[in-house]
Amino acid sequence: MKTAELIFIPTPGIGHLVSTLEFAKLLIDRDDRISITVLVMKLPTTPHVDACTKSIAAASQSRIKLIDLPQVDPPPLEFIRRFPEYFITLFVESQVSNVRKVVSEIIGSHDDDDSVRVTGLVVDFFCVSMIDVANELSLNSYVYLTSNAGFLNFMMYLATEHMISNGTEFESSDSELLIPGFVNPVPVSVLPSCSFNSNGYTTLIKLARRFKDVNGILVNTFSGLEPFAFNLLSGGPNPPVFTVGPVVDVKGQANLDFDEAQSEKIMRWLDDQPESSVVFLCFGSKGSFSQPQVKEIAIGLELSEYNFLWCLRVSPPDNDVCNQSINDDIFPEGFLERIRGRGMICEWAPQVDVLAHKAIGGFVSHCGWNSILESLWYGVPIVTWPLYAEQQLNAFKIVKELGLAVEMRLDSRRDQRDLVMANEIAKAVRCVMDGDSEIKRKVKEMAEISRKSVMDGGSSFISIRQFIDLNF
Ligand SMILES: O=c1ccn([C@@H]2O[C@H](COP(=O)(O)OP(=O)(O)O[C@H]3O[C@H](CO)[C@@H](O)[C@H](O)[C@H]3O)[C@@H](O)[C@H]2O)c(=O)[nH]1
Repeated sequence: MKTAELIFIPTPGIGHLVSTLEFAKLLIDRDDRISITVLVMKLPTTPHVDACTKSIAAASQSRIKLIDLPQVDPPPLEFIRRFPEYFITLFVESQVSNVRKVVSEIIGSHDDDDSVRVTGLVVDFFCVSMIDVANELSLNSYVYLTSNAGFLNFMMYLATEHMISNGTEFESSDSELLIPGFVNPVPVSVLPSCSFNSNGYTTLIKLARRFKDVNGILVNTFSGLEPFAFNLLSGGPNPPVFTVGPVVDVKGQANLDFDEAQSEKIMRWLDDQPESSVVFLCFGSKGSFSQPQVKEIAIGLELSEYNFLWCLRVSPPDNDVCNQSINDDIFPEGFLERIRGRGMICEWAPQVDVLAHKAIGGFVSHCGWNSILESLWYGVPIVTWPLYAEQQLNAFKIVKELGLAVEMRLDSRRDQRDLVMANEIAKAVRCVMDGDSEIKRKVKEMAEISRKSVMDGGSSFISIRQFIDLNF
């Protein structure tokens, strides 16, 4: 049997890693002629990479192999907070020569065996500098985009319009842009946060312009969710776009090494709550709030009168882990007493299992794309509270373009003094939890469409087959 080997290069952050590995797993499950080698990059700030990659490889019956790339000195760590996209692309670029060496060795290892052919590199969108390695070694290259088609539309827009006009970074203004692939004019205020500083903006342009150099773009979305955005991307001068989602780790195979006892406690607590009675608040792998904001959330939750599960990180963590303990004095006086029995606060929750639980009625989310897909999969409506990266654009998409979420915030204001006040939070929570609504109905409908997309004959199922066929 002729087999094809794909080499995956994920970015080490949780929001990218879990999705990319889950996609790798999905490919080998779909076709036993495919094997995958994952080149693993590690940063001091991403301690969960090992647990995550090893758990996925273990579940693959050795059809997913892992190769650790040599450790390199990371760029100055102070860039992480101020210019995360710049930091990560510098780090990835410093790994290009290692990747060239490792990929050449993998190809060489099959010299005496023509049943196996290395067919291509599948790189995270922060890793597009690795496309050069694919070209040098006559391999195909593909981008795996952990975000959505709307974000891809924005990147394509940047690569053309802004390259042509030799644009500089956006001003945070009230103006709007006509971005192909969006039904509505897009307020500048919802563009990815890095669009507003020159380091971040230059990084985005640099990434965006490489998208046209690949043989295909695999996007973790489904055409039923973003038909308008997707139609615009298919055909034309762009590389072929494959919608392959939702890629969601519903079986929880990516072990992230978090506290299992805590997870069990959360799930037991949810078991005791009435159906659709709990609002879940969770802000991805890095979302955190200032102490004054924590107080406003606490008061807002009390005012809403709903039960809640609140995943809370207080000061910005220096890395992907949320290992600070929460001190009681960050909450309003007597808060913990008053909410006993009706609220639970934790630092990390098994989000997919939580969203799947019948007790959950709504989700206050930072709008990371994985969180949105997970929430839609289980038909849980979202309240939008974007914080950084492209989350604002995602929030705009699900509120304004798709009518699938309750708007609390669409843009993220990084000024610590600009708080979301308790009454706004209480109002949004009531809105997502109270009775039946058009949004709830649409979200349930989208849950079905999302599941059908990956079932035999569904749009993403077909698209994945088309991608696999390119390798034979
Ligand atoms: O307490 C927690 C917090 C997070 N998660 C999981 O961690 C992942 C988080 O992914 P996501 O919701 O996409 O958020 P980020 O970690 O913030 O993801 C980054 O990557 C995403 C995909 O590119 C982008 O959309 C985001 O803006 C970017 O911040 C999800 O699978 C969650 O289920 C948990 O299980 N428990």
